[in-house]
Amino acid sequence: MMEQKSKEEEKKVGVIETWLRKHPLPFKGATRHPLILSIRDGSIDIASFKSWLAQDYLFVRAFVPFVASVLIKAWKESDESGDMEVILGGVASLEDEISWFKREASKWGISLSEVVPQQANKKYCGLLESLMSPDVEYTVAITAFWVIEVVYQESFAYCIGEGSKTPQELKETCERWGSEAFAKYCQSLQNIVNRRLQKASDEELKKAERMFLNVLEYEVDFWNMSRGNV
Ligand SMILES: Cc1ncc(CO)c(N)n1
Repeated sequence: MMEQKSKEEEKKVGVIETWLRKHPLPFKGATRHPLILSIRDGSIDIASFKSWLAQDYLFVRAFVPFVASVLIKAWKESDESGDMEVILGGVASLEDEISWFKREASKWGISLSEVVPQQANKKYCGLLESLMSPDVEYTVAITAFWVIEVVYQESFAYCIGEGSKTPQELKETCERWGSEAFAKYCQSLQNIVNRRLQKASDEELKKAERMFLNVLEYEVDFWNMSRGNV
């Protein structure tokens, strides 16, 4: 009886959960970055926030075609028609996100047309572009997609969680990615990734795990851009 139960539980543990257990520090590095900690404890300097906002606007513009490319891969390669709706929902919400960035930037007096992408941003957008290639498998691309989203979800949810002292004027930003709705969306992506990885070849699994760690590094570099901006 006991043995049966533990086998049953084992089946439910997805590959992503095993990665998170295997690589806790890289994940923590990306989701508990000093910039995020400084938002949460209220010590953030606003120049850093503004720098992040401006750079992230450029990132999100590059993210749109990347998500569209994942949609194409899902249409061609997915074994489940439901994947498309999840990804399409992601594409659709990016329209609202871009409008939000424009409003938020004008609130902070940032002229988005004058923002110059920094090195880490260019590098990250380069990674997105490389993932748009038809040679990159759906499983690897959707893994990257999930990591990119979940880092923001985990980071910003922490800024509005129990005991946070996030300044009022930053709360709306944190809500964007820290909300229950965004968490649910990330969970839907995670379910897709787990399903794909369960069926993946060893080689594809390795590629996806490397991509997971790769994206975490790019996320840390992205946060780092704004940290030194005092
Ligand atoms: C750098 C970065 N990573 C993830 C997200 C989440 O969409 C974002 N907006 N920017």
